[in-house]
Amino acid sequence: MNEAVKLSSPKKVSIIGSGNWGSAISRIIGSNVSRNGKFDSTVKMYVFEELVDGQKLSEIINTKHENVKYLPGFPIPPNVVANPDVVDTAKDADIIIFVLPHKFVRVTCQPLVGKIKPTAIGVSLIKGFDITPGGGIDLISNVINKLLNIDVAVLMGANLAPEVAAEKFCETTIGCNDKEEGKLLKELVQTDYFRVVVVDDIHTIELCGALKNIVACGAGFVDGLGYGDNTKAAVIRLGLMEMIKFAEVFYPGSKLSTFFESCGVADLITTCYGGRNRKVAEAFVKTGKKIEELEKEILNGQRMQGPQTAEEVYIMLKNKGMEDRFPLFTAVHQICQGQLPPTQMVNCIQNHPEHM
Ligand SMILES: NC(=O)c1ccc[n+]([C@@H]2O[C@H](COP(=O)([O-])OP(=O)(O)OC[C@H]3O[C@@H](n4cnc5c(N)ncnc54)[C@H](O)[C@@H]3O)[C@@H](O)[C@H]2O)c1
Ligand SMILES: O=P(O)(O)OC[C@H](O)CO
Repeated sequence: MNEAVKLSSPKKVSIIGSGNWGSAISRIIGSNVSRNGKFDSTVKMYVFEELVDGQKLSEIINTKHENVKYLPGFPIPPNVVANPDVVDTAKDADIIIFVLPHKFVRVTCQPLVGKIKPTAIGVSLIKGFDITPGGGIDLISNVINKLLNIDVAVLMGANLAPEVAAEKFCETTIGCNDKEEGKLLKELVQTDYFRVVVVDDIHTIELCGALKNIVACGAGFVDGLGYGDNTKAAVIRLGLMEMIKFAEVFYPGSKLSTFFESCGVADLITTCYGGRNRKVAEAFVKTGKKIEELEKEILNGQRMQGPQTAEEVYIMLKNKGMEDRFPLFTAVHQICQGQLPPTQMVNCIQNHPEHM
């Protein structure tokens, strides 16, 4: 077992990231640590500093106890303390929760190299991939593990942040290889409205979390084209088949059963109906504007992960000459880039290899 779990002093928890999901999970963690003696009652939360109406966001969070930009309307417990210094936030932590848009992982983690407890446990809530120098992809938990030399668990599920913040019932999946650490992490985040299942298939959980964002863009495209729920269900099913095939081909040993946890089919469905990726992709078709422009107009600083993830997957598939085996992932990338018209989404699903 990791030394951090063996020690009996209360575990210090830090959160790296304070966007829509970071702020929502801080409500749960802040509330749980104040009622559980296994955890230190103060939670430090790293805030990428910016001015909101002329005031520093970290100061607003520490005085109003609300992230007025990324999760307005929901109080953040006062024992969650915003900090714009990432090293100061993480240096004493026993459990470090990483929750950032995936493009900011390296730049945010780099200053932490050699500055955190070697016994710390990381938990990644981040959905996406990293591009390797050879044109392959790596999982974000591996990137954090290699950079910071700590064990990294994951937490992914059907967890639209605004619904979690509103305490509407949902489930989530924690991936952790150590049973005791898994139990501790479950105690840290489980509530009566946020129910946790712990499994030991970290990589599959993470694959599900990343790949479903590509499928959600496809769902948004067919919504934007005016197709119905049956069409979207086909996109979801064919997307799921590609997700499973992707795990089989590139991550042998992945368990099919993991796709039936909250991180799998459930997250795919909720994102394809209620997520930001779907919403922006629908607007992309209806307005003809660029994705980046719409992301700024619609999401007010929040980020969608689907187009970037589609590009990461496409680069890897192209390098391996395997685009044809994943036509839905490939079409989503090409549509996002303006290389194919959105109407091609329908041709893609009509001619999908699943029907041949
Ligand atoms: N929002 C959700 O419903 C949800 C649910 C589950 C998982 N996730 C995943 O959690 C991760 C984080 O998503 P989120 O919704 O918390 O973020 P978000 O989409 O709200 O992104 C905004 C965050 O990015 C930060 N940021 C902007 N520029 C930065 C920079 N240069 N360096 C560092 N940070 C910068 C902002 O300060 C803000 O905290 C993503 O991988 C996402 O897929 C999100
Ligand atoms: O709003 P999206 O599309 O980024 O999806 C959010 C979450 O990943 C849902 O679990």
